[in-house]
Amino acid sequence: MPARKRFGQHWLRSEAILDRIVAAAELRPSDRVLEIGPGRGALTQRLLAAVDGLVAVELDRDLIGQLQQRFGQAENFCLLEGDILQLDWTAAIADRPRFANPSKVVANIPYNITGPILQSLLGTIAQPRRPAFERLVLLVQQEVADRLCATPGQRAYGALSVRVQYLASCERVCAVPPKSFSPPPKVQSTVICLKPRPWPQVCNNPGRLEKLLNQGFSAKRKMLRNNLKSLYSSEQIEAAFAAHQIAPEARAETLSIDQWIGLCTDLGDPTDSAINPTA
Ligand SMILES: C[S@@+](CC[C@H](N)C(=O)[O-])C[C@H]1O[C@@H](n2cnc3c(N)ncnc32)[C@H](O)[C@@H]1O
Repeated sequence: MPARKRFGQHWLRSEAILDRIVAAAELRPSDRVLEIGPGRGALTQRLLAAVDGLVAVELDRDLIGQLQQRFGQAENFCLLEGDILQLDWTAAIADRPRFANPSKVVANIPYNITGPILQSLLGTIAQPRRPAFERLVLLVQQEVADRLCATPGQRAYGALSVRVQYLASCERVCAVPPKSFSPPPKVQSTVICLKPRPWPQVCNNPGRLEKLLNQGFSAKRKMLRNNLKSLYSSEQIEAAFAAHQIAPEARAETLSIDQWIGLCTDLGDPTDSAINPTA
């Protein structure tokens, strides 16, 4: 059956890359793992050999029969048909203890829905996913990996870097050239390892931090203080910048997560009187 573009299907055929993905997951025999998009089962086969329970969610109905035929006899395999973004897969396995609450995600995901998948696996700053996964080993587009792993001031560093790095550490595992897939994608790829941060909250007001980030990154390449002017007075911004060693002309793309958290605490909630003191 030919690969379907609309499902982002690119079958991984490099044994070496499959080995790197599995090694990065540091699987233990007692692990329960979630795989998104098992496809024709190249990764699935390796995962099944290494863990106690594997839940695989596949959207393409035509692959379900093949996967069931190939792995259906394995007691540690649970295949769910559906869209990972729509299906309540936790509810679907809640009464199957062998599969419930997987602690790791290992997947070669469809690139066209990377953002929503990350959000569903990590949650948001205001609402992190709990319990958090122990680690996520994902094959993503290189450009996305660059953004997820970037540090302040690097070209790729932006709102996505801050949002994800607030929730998880992110490391590159290896580069994956197009020839490692069939059919080859048009882009370079990278295996990454995300480790969600177990601490409950470091920011005392995550909802406000979300708003601050939205506003701070609203106009790209502009000075941050200009982006924040609609929320805070110049005096408030100057004082908070000084307290966190942020240069007056700094852009949002140069602030560390700690500086964002510091700003969020110091600036407090925006008030009309702060923006327009005579009102
Ligand atoms: C890049 S392929 C990876 C296939 C296989 N894991 C491999 O490495 O060869 C992405 C897989 O995700 C499946 N898929 C696409 N959208 C999906 C969704 N919303 N939910 C679950 N699976 C999806 C595709 O059908 C395909 O099997």
